[in-house]
Formats: sequence, structure tokens, C-alpha cells
Amino acid sequence: ADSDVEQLTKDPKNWAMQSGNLANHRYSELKQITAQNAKNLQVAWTFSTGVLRGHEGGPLVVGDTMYIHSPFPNKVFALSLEDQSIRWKYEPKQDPTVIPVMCCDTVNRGVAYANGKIFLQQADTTLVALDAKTGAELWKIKVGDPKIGETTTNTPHVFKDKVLTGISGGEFGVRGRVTAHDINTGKILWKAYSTGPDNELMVDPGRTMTWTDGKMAPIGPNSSLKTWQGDQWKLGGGTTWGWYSYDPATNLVYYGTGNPSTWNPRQRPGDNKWSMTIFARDLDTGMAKWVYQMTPHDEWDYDGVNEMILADIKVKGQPRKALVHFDRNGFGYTLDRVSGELLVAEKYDPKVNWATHVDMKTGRPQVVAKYSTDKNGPDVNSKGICPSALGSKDQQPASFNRKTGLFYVPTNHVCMDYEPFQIEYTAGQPYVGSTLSMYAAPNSHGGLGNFIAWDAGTGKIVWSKPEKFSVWSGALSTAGDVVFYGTLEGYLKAVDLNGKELWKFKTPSGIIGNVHTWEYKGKQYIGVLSGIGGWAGIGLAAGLTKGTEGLGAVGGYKDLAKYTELGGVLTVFALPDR
Ligand SMILES: O=C(O)c1cc(C(=O)O)c2c(n1)C(=O)C(=O)c1cc(C(=O)O)[nH]c1-2
Repeated sequence: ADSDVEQLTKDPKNWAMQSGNLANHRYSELKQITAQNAKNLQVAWTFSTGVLRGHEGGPLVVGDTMYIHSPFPNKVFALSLEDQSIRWKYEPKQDPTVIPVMCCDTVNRGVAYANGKIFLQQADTTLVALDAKTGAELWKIKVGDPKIGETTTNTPHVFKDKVLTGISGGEFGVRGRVTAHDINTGKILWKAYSTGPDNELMVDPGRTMTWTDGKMAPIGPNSSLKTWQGDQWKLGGGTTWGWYSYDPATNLVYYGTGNPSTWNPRQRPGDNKWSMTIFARDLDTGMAKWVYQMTPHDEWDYDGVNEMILADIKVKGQPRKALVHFDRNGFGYTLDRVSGELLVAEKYDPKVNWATHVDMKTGRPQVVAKYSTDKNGPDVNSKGICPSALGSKDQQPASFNRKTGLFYVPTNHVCMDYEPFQIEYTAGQPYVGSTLSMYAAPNSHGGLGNFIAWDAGTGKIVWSKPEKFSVWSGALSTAGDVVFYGTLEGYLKAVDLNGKELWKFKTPSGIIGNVHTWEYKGKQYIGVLSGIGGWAGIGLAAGLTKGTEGLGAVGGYKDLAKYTELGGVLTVFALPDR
């Protein structure tokens, strides 16, 4: 039977999934807080998680209870919304040797809820189900092995009667996959890899389709194996640490795969399928209906895992069941989510220079030779590549506003120098093979970020608001015509539908969490986790100082230390009582 999660997300008083609903909208129908009164927002209450390092994701609200998570050691708190008392607290025991095999800070993107259970995906790859009333463990299962660099950071995704887990470790030669579990027992129902033989990919060579020559065509046999040398696919990456979505009408689940391992592209000739790919799979069987590879043979670390947003919008004048995806590679993609057809692929940061455009017939980006780190070769520093390896956007999810039909997108405005080198694989050791430095996009406003509004039907930027740092926080838009996002300095900001700043508040630490909203006893609240970290904040989070450390992020974001310090705190806002 289906779980209650879909029903719970239909009541805007709840915030029952990390992204608000199955379609990853990050949009709320609540409208007590409006563009007119947002300037009056005040702090209602705060809560410290007691954990330092980066706080991604956000709490869930179901009924009168809030569920708050933390980064490693992955604590979970159930708070009463009545008096903020702690109903229960859960803290798993985990071996801290997992910390050094997490590429981009000890982040966790939050818990999931369904049928009276809380699902937590721990850093050490344990998926645990807790009783939402008591915090008691109901079952747990380990989905990976940190000894070979496998960790988990993404939220578990509950769709219907299943909970889906991903895997991280593209920087350690981990072989990506998605695993579907029974929500009642944790039992594995299917497991689908990103690379390898057809049966392990869970594809049907004759029926799994992809965009070829301006139309959909079957992928054919050995579609992944053919695109790797020897058995390199076994260490091939394509990890699955992003934000998935699900469409009940088609029963398809959508997610993206990350970079191929290693970052030295000369070592892995071929298209490296199906890394950097959007998968559409039948939720019940796990079989792929269609796939689309955004960045064949990646040479820049443009992981394809960013959120898959399902939106019914007009594309070039025609109503479409679309999937919208802001890829790390700097292109905003609009696809038909039923068939997989490519509809729009345009740059959502005008500084993107590694490719001139996406060829709409082949679906392939047209790479500029000067920025090809493979052509330039190992031990050559390819300079001035935009975007940097963090992409024009990383994991920070955008909001789809069902009223305006537009997307509000937190972005990076960062370029890089990238120097690949030969690397040998050693299990559990970094398998990166590149030295990076990062800096604000040259000849622009000097900042490292923009917060933009995007029209996915035409592929055009509607407005762009410059930011000093990358916007590493998930956005929220509401029926009150307000858009919220957090900044790395620590401001929570409210802007109107034209991007005009209405209000801001400096929270205790830099924000990489996602803004969310709920209603309790007739009052609308806005909440956000602060706690600097993630890849952009890794210098502060892990105490690194050398510019090229943190894969180049330490140098790029060194000025953050002038604005903020570590510490995980939830800050909750509301309008004053009249
Ligand atoms: O390839 C991977 O498995 C993997 C995992 C993660 C992660 O799990 O956090 C990140 C990345 N890659 C990555 O490329 C990246 O830019 C990144 C940023 C962050 C973050 O939380 O700020 N995580 C990750």
C-alpha cells in the first residue's frame, strides 16, 4: 500500500519532505507572510544542534512535531511545536573514520518521514527507520562500505511504499547506484547501478530510450560497457547523492548521477556512461524508461546529481509535462519527463565558457578546445574555465513557483584553473587526480554568486541578483509572493518576485541549509538551519588554509572567515502578534 507521505505534503501546514513535495518544488501555498509584510519578520525561537560543521537540508514538520537532523554524528531531535521541548533524541554510534572519506564536509541533507517513521541515512551508509513517536529504532540496513570510500549524505526519498537510498564517493572510485527498500522492513527490492552490464544497470537495451539524432531511440546492448576501457566502469563513479523526484502519474522516479572517476579524464577514454546522466526509472520494477547524459566524458567534475524538478509548464508555447534540471555544467535543461525528449538546454550563467552550446540534435555540449582538460592533457593547467568544478549550481536546490511558473535558483559565479595528473587507485584513498584553484567569475560583478529567476520554457534568465558568495542554500518561494534564500555570510533574505530585497537577518553562522515553511496554530513560520560548511565552506569547517586544499574551495572562499564562524542553529521566524 502507498505511504501517507504524498497526502501529508498536500497540506501546506506540514513540511513533510525535504523539498516540500514529490516533485521537488520547494514551494508553499501559505500566504500569511507576504511581499508587503515580510519586512516585519522576527525571530520566534532558535535551537542549537550542538554540532559544528556544515548543516545542509532542513527540518521536517508533521502535525505538531518537528524533526531536526545534524551533520555527522547525525543526531535527530523531535521537538514539540507547542513549547519546543525535546520529545526524543537519537544519536547513532558511528565509526569516526568515515569523516576523512567524505569529500565535501560531513554534511547530511535531512531525514524523511512516512507512516509514523523517520528515515535517516547516516554518514556510514546505514539506513535506519525510527519510530516517529518515540525515536526507537525499528530496523536498519547498511547500504555501502566506508572502507572503500562509500558514504551517504543525501536524504532518503520515500515514494509510495519504498524508501530510496543513494551513495556518495565519486572522489574515491565508488560505483554509483540507487537502492529501493521496503519502508516496513528495509528489505532491498531493487538495486540499479550507474555503470556496468545491462542487467546491473537495470536497462532494457531495446526499450530504454535516449535522445539520439533529434528523437528518442533505444540505447542498445552494452551501452555503458562500450564507453569505458576494460573494467574501469567498476571504479566508474556516477554516484547518486542528489535530490530525486517522483511522478505518481507515470510511476517514474527521476535522479541524476555524478562524475566519472577519476578527475583525470585522460585515464578513462570514452563517454563514461552512465555517469552525468538523468535516469527515469519505474518505481516498482526499477527498470529505466529513459536516460539522458548531460556531460559525456566529463573533464571538469560537473556531477549531474542536482535536483530534478517536475513542473507542468509551457515550453515554447506548448503545455508540457516537464522535468527541469539546473546542471553543474551551467546549462538549464528542460526535458519531457514522460518521453525523455530534450526540449531546452541554455546557459543559466552567461559566463559559462567550457561549451558554446548544446547541440539540440545530439544532445551533446559542444566543448571549446581551449577548456578541454583532456586535450590539454595531464600536468597542464587549463585556466579560466567557467564554471568551476562546483558548477554553476551545486546541491543547493531551486524553487519552482507554481503561481509564476518561474524557477528561483541559487547559483555559483565561480571559475577555475584545473590541472589533472595521473593517479593510481587505492581502496579508500582519494581518487581525484587533479589540482584546482577557484575564483570569482572574471569581468563580472566581483562576487561568487547570483540568485536568479529562470524561465524554463524559453531557457532565459528573467532577473539576476548578484551575491558576494555563492548561494549555497536551498530556495523557497510561497503563494505570498516572497522568495527566501540564505547566504554563506549567514543572512536569511526575503526578496519579491522581481528580486528586490525586502528583508534580511544575520543568523548565527553561514547558511547552507534549505529554507522551509509551515503553519502551527494559525501562524506561518519560516525556518532555516545555519552552520557553515559544505564544499564552499570546507576551509572553515575542516580548518584548512592552503588555497588548493578542499579541491580549490579553500582559496576561492577564503573571505568567508571575515563574516562567519562554525555552529549549527535552527532559526525560526514569524510575523509579530498583532
Ligand atoms: O561524487 C560524489 O560522490 C560527491 C558527493 C558529495 C556529497 O555527498 O556531499 C559531493 C560531491 N560529490 C561533489 O562533487 C560536490 O560538489 C559536493 C558539494 C557538496 C556539499 O555538500 O557542499 N557535496 C558534494
